[in-house]
Amino acid sequence: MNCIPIMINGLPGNVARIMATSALRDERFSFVPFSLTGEEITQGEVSVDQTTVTLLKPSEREDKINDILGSYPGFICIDYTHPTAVNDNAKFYVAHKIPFVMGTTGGDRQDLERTVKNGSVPAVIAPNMAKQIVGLQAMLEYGANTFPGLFKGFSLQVTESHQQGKADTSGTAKALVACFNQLGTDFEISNIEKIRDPEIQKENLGVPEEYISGHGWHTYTLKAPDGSALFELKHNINGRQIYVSGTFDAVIFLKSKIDTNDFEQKLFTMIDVLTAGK
Ligand SMILES: NC(=O)C1=CN([C@@H]2O[C@H](COP(=O)(O)OP(=O)(O)OC[C@H]3O[C@@H](n4cnc5c(N)ncnc54)[C@H](OP(=O)(O)O)[C@@H]3O)[C@@H](O)[C@H]2O)C=CC1
Ligand SMILES: O=C(O)C1=N[C@H](C(=O)O)C[C@H](O)C1
Repeated sequence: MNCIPIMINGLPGNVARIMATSALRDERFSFVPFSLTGEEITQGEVSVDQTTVTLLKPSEREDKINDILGSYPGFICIDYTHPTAVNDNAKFYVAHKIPFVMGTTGGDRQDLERTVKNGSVPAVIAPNMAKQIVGLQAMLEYGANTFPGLFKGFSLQVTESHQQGKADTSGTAKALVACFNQLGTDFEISNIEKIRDPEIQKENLGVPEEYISGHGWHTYTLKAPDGSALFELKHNINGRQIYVSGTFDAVIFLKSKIDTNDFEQKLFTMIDVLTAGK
């Protein structure tokens, strides 16, 4: 099999670094040594293992991208950048006909979907690439579509704990709340309780010390109006390695769409990727 060239955007950020380290060790991919970064980043390069990666700020990328496309034809982008970058980055990919996997959360998600649908290249967009969480999401979506209103009258409480630097409310929590609301709860996204205080994370939740700087612990609690029933869904992820395998599956999924010239549908989720691979 020919290696798939991938460009991982968001270095020197945390998730992009794990993706880059894993990609460099994965024979299915060849690594494009450039990464879109933030305007404020002062360094011009970063090292990932032994590989030097040139960082491209938003103000520099337009001048460089055609040369990169010439040197690494057919590459696919993986985006783990910043919620404020989501929409501009997606427009950049579409304008340059670069298929992409958007793991970054936040931004204007409707605008993001519109950008892909109006473009000519496929993209996988998902707030969570951990396949087990995607499976859980698919089960909830099935429940919501099959038994709408099942939890009507129940109250919902949602807490999500992440590393202190996380800029936005969890995109995963927002996606799951949409399912719970279809199941009958009446819950506003603004009521998601964000926990970012390391002391509370350690003392109250029990997040292990070594994962305070990288974790995603979510709890969804449904209570019957008379207090007679309680349901709880919990997914606690330590570290970030779990997101790699799903992200790489999404790249392979896109590559198969490209190879078969199957561009009828352009916008895909991780549920589509999981379903295709089952
Ligand atoms: N879908 C999924 O499964 C998962 C999604 N995520 C999401 O991925 C995103 C990144 O998370 P994480 O790595 O922890 O965040 P970090 O803050 O560690 O990294 C983000 C990086 O992106 C850079 N950046 C800022 N603006 C731009 C831009 N315009 N173009 C390119 N890069 C830019 C940042 O630079 P600077 O520091 O200067 O701002 C930083 O280096 C978040 O939205 C997070 O929610 C995380 C885990 C799993
Ligand atoms: O920022 C993170 O770390 C994560 N972000 C995603 C989200 O917003 O849901 C996925 C996961 O929770 C980790």
